[in-house]
Amino acid sequence: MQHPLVVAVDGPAGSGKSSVSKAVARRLGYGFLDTGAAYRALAWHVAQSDVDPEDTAAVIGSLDAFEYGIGTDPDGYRVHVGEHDVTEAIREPRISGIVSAVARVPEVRAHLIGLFRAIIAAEARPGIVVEGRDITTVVAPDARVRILLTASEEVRMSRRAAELAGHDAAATGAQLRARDQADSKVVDFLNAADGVTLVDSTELDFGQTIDAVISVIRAADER
Ligand SMILES: Nc1ncnc2c1ncn2[C@@H]1O[C@H](COP(=O)(O)OP(=O)(O)O)[C@@H](O)[C@H]1O
Ligand SMILES: Nc1ccn([C@@H]2O[C@H](COP(=O)(O)OP(=O)(O)O)[C@@H](O)[C@H]2O)c(=O)n1
Repeated sequence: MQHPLVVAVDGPAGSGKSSVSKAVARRLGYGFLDTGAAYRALAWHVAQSDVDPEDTAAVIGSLDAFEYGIGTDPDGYRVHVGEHDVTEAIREPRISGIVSAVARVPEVRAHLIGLFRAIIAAEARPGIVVEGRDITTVVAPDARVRILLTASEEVRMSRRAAELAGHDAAATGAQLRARDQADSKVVDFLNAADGVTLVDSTELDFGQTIDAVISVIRAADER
C-alpha cells in the first residue's frame, strides 16, 4: 500500500487542474501540490535575477540560489521564493510568457522533480493530489490514481480570460495557445498514457468536474 495515496492529474493550461485538484483535496482531506507553481516561481526568480530565460546555462546556474517554498495545505496555499511571497506575482502574464523556456531545460526538470517527490513522500495526510504536465508519466507514474483533465481550447481560453479580467482576452488566449505548443514539445499532456483516465470538462461545470474526479478516485479505491 502506497503512503500517501497519490492522485496524479495532468492536462493543458486552463483545463481546471489547479482549481479542481485543490477542491478535490479539500473534500477528501488530502494534500495538494501544484507543480506548475514551482516552474513559475523559478521563472520569477530568473526574471528577478536579470537572467535571460533563453540562456540555458544561466538558468541552470540560477538553480543554486533558488529557495523554493510551498506547502501542501489546500486551504493555506502560498508560494515563496526566499523571503518573497510570490503567490500572486507568478500568475502574471510576464511570467506565463517566459515559464516554458525555463521548464524545457532537462536539468531544471530533474531538479524540480526531485523536489516534488520529496514533498509527496513527506505528506502526512492520507493522500495528496499532485497536478501538472508530467505527473502521470514521469513524476509519479506509479500513482494509485492517474487522470488527464482536458477541455476544448475554446473553453480553456474563455475560463482563463475570465480569470485575468483587466488583461486583453485575445492576448491571453494567444499566450495560452503558444505555451501549450511549446510545453507539448517537452511532455505529452494532450493524450492519455496507458492506464490514465480521461476527464473532459468541456461540458461540465466546476462542481460536476470535481464529482467526476472523485468518482475516478473512488473507482480506483475499490479495485
Ligand atoms: N469545469 C469547469 N467549469 C467552469 N470553470 C472551471 C472549470 N474548471 C475550472 N474552471 C475555472 O477555470 C479557470 C482555470 O482553471 P485552473 O484550475 O487555473 O486551470 P489549470 O490549473 O489547468 O491552468 C479557473 O478560474 C477555474 O475556476
Ligand atoms: N509538471 C509540470 C507543470 C508545469 N510545467 C510548466 O510550468 C508552466 C506553468 O504551469 P501551470 O500549471 O501553472 O500553468 P497553467 O496550466 O495553470 O496555466 C507550464 O506552462 C509548463 O511550462 C511543466 O513543465 N511541468
